[in-house]
This record gives sequence, structure tokens and C-alpha cells, in this order.
Amino acid sequence: MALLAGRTVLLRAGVRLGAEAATRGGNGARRFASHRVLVEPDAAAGIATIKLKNPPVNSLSLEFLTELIICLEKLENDKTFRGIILTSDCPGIFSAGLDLREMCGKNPAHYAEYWRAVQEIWLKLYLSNMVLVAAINGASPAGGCLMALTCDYRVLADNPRYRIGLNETLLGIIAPFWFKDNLVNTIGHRAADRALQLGLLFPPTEALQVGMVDQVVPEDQIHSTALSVMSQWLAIPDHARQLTKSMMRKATADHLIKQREADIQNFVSFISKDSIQKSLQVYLEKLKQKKH
Ligand SMILES: CC/C=C\C/C=C\CCCC/C=C/C(=O)SCCNC(=O)CCNC(=O)[C@H](O)C(C)(C)COP(=O)(O)OP(=O)(O)OC[C@H]1O[C@@H](n2cnc3c(N)ncnc32)[C@H](O)[C@@H]1OP(=O)(O)O
Repeated sequence: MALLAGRTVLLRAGVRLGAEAATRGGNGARRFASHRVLVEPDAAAGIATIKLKNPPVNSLSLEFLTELIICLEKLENDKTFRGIILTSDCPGIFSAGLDLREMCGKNPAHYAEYWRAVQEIWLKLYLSNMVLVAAINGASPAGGCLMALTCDYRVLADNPRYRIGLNETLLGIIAPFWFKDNLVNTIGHRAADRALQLGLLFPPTEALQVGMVDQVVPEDQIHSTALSVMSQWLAIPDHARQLTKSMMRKATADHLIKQREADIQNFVSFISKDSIQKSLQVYLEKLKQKKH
């Protein structure tokens, strides 16, 4: 059973198990898909490709996060798989980040539940024993960038519209300390300081330069590149790679784990402020009006 902080996520978020489909793929591997998380298994290679499918922009709603958490738990417990490629099924968008509608006009209990799920997905991805390769095939702001940052390697498709970064300050909000820690671990303190304060969204060439991604490739090569990177990482004996990964990441994850409840309380009181609610509503309104 999938648990989120000791509770059954299936019940908390109203996601029905019946929403999932379990079939067998051509190679005999169990294929499981929920509404919004598609899993394409390659049992022979030990790789599962997760395709995010929450149109139009893969915003990370509570239900979507819950499905993703369940999916990751299943893969983590299935010895068939040693690696995950994380990519998007929504053309041009990797993920628009946290779903702003989950952070606007709701009550404190909802904010707390939502934030716990955001923490949970980060911990699951960041501490995964598997090799995680992000095949970033679209724009990747804020929480979308964070998901990519949890991966062991990032490949970004070469399209100037596919910008990536932690742009929270542009919304009048603040990247939490563990978003910041993950970014500092990736691009270093000075670059993270500048990127976070200015809310920078980097186009591919700059993202590569600053170290936000490891490789930029033509869009039609993104999956083949991710596969070839994966085979390089899977050539390392699991126990040695996993212990090394844990050695590199444990302190950062523990920082959040030790302060998890306080972080939730901070989030709830911050996001409940009238001024923050107003900023988020204005930002959402601007996004909606962009088209007209
Ligand atoms: C003391 C401190 C303690 C705690 C911390 C405090 C604060 C909390 C910090 C929280 C950290 C937050 C992290 C986040 O991830 S916030 C989300 C940030 N995301 C963005 O800024 C991206 C916004 N979106 C875009 O820029 C574009 O939509 C995008 C992704 C480039 C795609 O562009 P395009 O293809 O043109 O699509 P549209 O803009 O037309 O969007 C289509 C549709 O989707 C809606 N939408 C977009 N993004 C979101 C979103 N993140 N959440 C909800 N909805 C979103 C958009 O409004 C459109 O809706 P419509 O109804 O008009 O169709």
C-alpha cells in the first residue's frame, strides 16, 4: 500500500486505485499507467520511462503528485528496474511546476496536505536508489525545474522556448531552503545566489553553461541520448553507485526530513498571507490573459 507520511494517499487525495491500468508489455514486463503518469517499461534493459501527462502544462496538482508518488514507489520496489527516464507527454512543456490553483484560495489544511505531497515527491526522487535521467523536452520552471534537479543527469532539448530555472521570486514567493540546497548542489553557491534572487529562467545554451543541465541535444535526439546516458550509468555496479549517491545526498535530504513539520507550518503561514495570495492571483490572471 502506498503511504504518504503514514497515511493512505489513495484515500487522502481521492485517487482511486481503479483509475490505474495494469497490463503486460510486449517484453512481458508489467506496464502500469494511471490517468496522468504513463510508464513505458523496458524490462530487458531494466529501464522505465515515465511520461508526465497532465495537460495542458503538467502542473503538479495534488492528484498528479499522488499518482507520481505511487508510481515511483512501485518502480522502486520492483527489482526489474534499475533506471528511470523522466520526460513529458505534453508537447513543449516538461512541467509548469507547482499547480498555482493548489496554493490559491484554499484552506490551511489543504495547503498542509499539498505541501507534504510536494516534500514527498522531492524526497522520493532525490533519494531514489535508481538512476534517474531527466529528458527535458519542454519548458521547466520552478517545481518543474526542481524535479529535473533531483535527477542524476539532465538532457535538455535545444529549443530557446524551453527555459529552465527556479523563478519563484518573479511570482513574489520564495524558493524553500531545500529547493535552494538542491540548486546549490547542482550549480554552486554563486550561480545559485544570482539565479534564485533574479528568478532566472535559462534558455538551453545558458542552462548548459551554468551547469543547470548536463547536455543539450536536438529535440529529436532527446530520448536516444537519455538511453545512452542511462546505459553508461547502469554499467556501474548498483551497490557502489547507490552508496555513493546516498553519501552525496543524505545531508541535504536530512536537512528537510528533520524539519519537515516546521517547513509545512512555514509554508502554510506564508502562503495564507493576504499579500501572497494576491501576488499569486495576479500572476495566474496574467497567465490566463497572455492568450487574449
Ligand atoms: C518562509 C518560506 C516558506 C515556505 C515557502 C514559501 C512559498 C512557497 C514556494 C512555493 C514554490 C513554488 C514553486 C512553483 O512551482 S510555483 C509555479 C511556478 N510556475 C510558473 O511560473 C510557470 C507558469 N506557467 C508558464 O510560464 C507557462 O504556462 C508555460 C509553462 C511556459 C507554458 O506556456 P504556454 O504553453 O503558453 O501555456 P499557457 O501559459 O497558456 O498555460 C496554459 C494553461 O495552464 C495554466 N497554467 C500554467 N502554469 C500553471 C501553473 N503552474 N499552475 C496552474 N495553472 C497553470 C495557465 O493559466 C493556462 O490556463 P487557462 O485556464 O488560461 O488555459
